[in-house]
Amino acid sequence: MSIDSPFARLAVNPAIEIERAVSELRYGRPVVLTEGESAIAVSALDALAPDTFDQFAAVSAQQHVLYLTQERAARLGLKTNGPVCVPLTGTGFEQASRLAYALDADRPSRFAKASLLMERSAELAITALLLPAMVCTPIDAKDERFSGCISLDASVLNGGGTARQTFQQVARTPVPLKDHGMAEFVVFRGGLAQKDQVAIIVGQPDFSKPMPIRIHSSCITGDLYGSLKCDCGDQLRNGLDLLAQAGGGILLYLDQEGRGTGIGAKMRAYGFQHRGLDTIDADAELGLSADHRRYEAAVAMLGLLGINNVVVFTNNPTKIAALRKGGIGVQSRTPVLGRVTVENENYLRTKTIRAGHMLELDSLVAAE
Ligand SMILES: Nc1nc2c(ncn2[C@@H]2O[C@H](COP(=O)(O)OP(=O)(O)OP(=O)(O)O)[C@@H](O)[C@H]2O)c(=O)[nH]1
Ligand SMILES: [Zn+2]
Repeated sequence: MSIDSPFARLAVNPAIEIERAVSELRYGRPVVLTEGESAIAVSALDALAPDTFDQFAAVSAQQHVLYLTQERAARLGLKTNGPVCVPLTGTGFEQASRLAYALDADRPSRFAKASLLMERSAELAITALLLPAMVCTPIDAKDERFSGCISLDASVLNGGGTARQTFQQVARTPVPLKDHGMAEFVVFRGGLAQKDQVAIIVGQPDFSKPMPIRIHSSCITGDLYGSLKCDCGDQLRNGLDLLAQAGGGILLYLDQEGRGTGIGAKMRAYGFQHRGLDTIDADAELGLSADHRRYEAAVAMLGLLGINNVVVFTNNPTKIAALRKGGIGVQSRTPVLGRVTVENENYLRTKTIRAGHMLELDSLVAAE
């Protein structure tokens, strides 16, 4: 007897399909990506171990390749203006991993332009907080070798756009803060592969006026443990102070550790920074761009709080552009400064020179 379950239709929701694929990748299982007649089976190297890597190689009959982003290809010295794929025939797990992430890896002698499907699979890995080095093999649509693996039409990934903007409020509760009196914590759920995120309302802001806001990306090392490698902890506390001084405002604390790459990637990048690379080059060694953050959550949270005009506390022009793109009016900007230390000076300099943040670093250093 067939049962007409109301849950059956959930399977056609792109967000659920993407979240399932993200989960499969994180657990080291291949995902099949299709587009028209083309299909690839793909695993994220970051989530594989020697045995699962060898299994993929055997099932692919050694016809597998390693997808590398343009950033990684450039660090390897490959002359290309896009992502590449390198044949993996006969290559072991350790060697493939060196090619994907090691600081002093040899330049591969053979490579080709990567396909669009491979590029899409790397987007999926970033959503999964995995490094975008993908083990891929072309397959036939009727190929049984990867049966049992999740299959995703690449067009479903476009459907993720709506999910990234879809949030709901799940709680709104007063919390007394040591330095700022009674605040309100408003929790939002939604997006793609995101933890629940929090807006913190400090003071008694006037909702009829442009709202003072700070958008803060989570930084476990700086916010919680006082790491001297960045200015995040100081900015978090100074940001709350500034909002309180403005008569009240809202801090959006976003699930964007490591500029959207996750704590694992961030700590791997720190390893490279200890060997002399700046933040952007360290991320590029891992195949990452300078910034993977997205701001749909911030726009949606503001919308749900009934806010469409803001005064924003930031030095980061991308945050302002993202708010405006999302239909939020930005009336003005106020800088938020942290302490300049011996340990974070290079981090701040890179932000200013290479990422275009609006910091007058030399005057800050002189003032210390
Ligand atoms: N990948 C990477 N991320 C880092 C590093 N240091 C800090 N971060 C992350 O950078 C982000 C900093 O975010 P924010 O405090 O919002 O700062 P911002 O983008 O500089 O903008 P404003 O502070 O608003 O001017 C957080 O996600 C940190 O986890 C690093 O060395 N590598
Ligand atoms: Zn930080």
